[in-house]
Amino acid sequence: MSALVTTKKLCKSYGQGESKVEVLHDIDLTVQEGEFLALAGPSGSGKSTLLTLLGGLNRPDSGELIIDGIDLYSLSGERMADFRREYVGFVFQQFHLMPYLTALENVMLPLATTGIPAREQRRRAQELLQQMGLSGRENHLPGQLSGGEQERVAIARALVNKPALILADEPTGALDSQTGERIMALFGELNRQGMTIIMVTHNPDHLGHASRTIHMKDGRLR
Ligand SMILES: Nc1ncnc2c1ncn2[C@@H]1O[C@H](COP(=O)(O)OP(=O)(O)OP(=O)(O)O)[C@@H](O)[C@H]1O
Repeated sequence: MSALVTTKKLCKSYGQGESKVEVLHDIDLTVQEGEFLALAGPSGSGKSTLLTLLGGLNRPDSGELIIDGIDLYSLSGERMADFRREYVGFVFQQFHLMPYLTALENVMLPLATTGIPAREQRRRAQELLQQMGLSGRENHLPGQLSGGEQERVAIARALVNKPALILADEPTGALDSQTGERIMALFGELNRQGMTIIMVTHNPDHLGHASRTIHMKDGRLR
């Protein structure tokens, strides 16, 4: 295994002057290719902030992030957006599906700017929806789907670009426990297929699906 993600002394604060809050302190983290890493820890410990930094959705005050040999924060905003599209799939607690697009159209969205022919985009999205157990739901709008189905559409959308890395922030937080467990089993399966996953979770029951758990407290890894 080789390192896919390496951070060196990542520091992040929000605000300025007296209202400045130091959120992350000197985060040194290495995630190997093929790992399924869970980030656990109390509310406010900096888990989501770290995840946004790892995905290049946010920039640190100082420190480095190397993904697949690329020094991410040395890139311009535009190159970083290209990098995100190519390397990272995000899954959030609130799904963030476009309400007026069908399940199929939502999954195809990340491919819109890739130059891949429309027919191939559609084929890939259909195949993923099928793998997620959503055959027959392609033309449903998000509002016509259950929470678990919406989450699976969001996961299919995150996977459609074949990213090297999946970043998931409380992916089961809005789901009932049975559906959440099914989504976790799905993540486990994706990981066994070789996907590297970093997941923030509050749920101790889900840590067993990960190959490693790191606990955060007060902006530090413990
Ligand atoms: N945009 C922001 N502006 C100011 N402070 C922020 C911002 N985002 C997060 N914070 C603060 O940073 C700290 C860490 O927040 P973060 O969301 O990373 O923690 P978390 O461990 O993911 O928490 P939770 O489990 O509750 O989601 C908190 O004190 C939060 O209030």
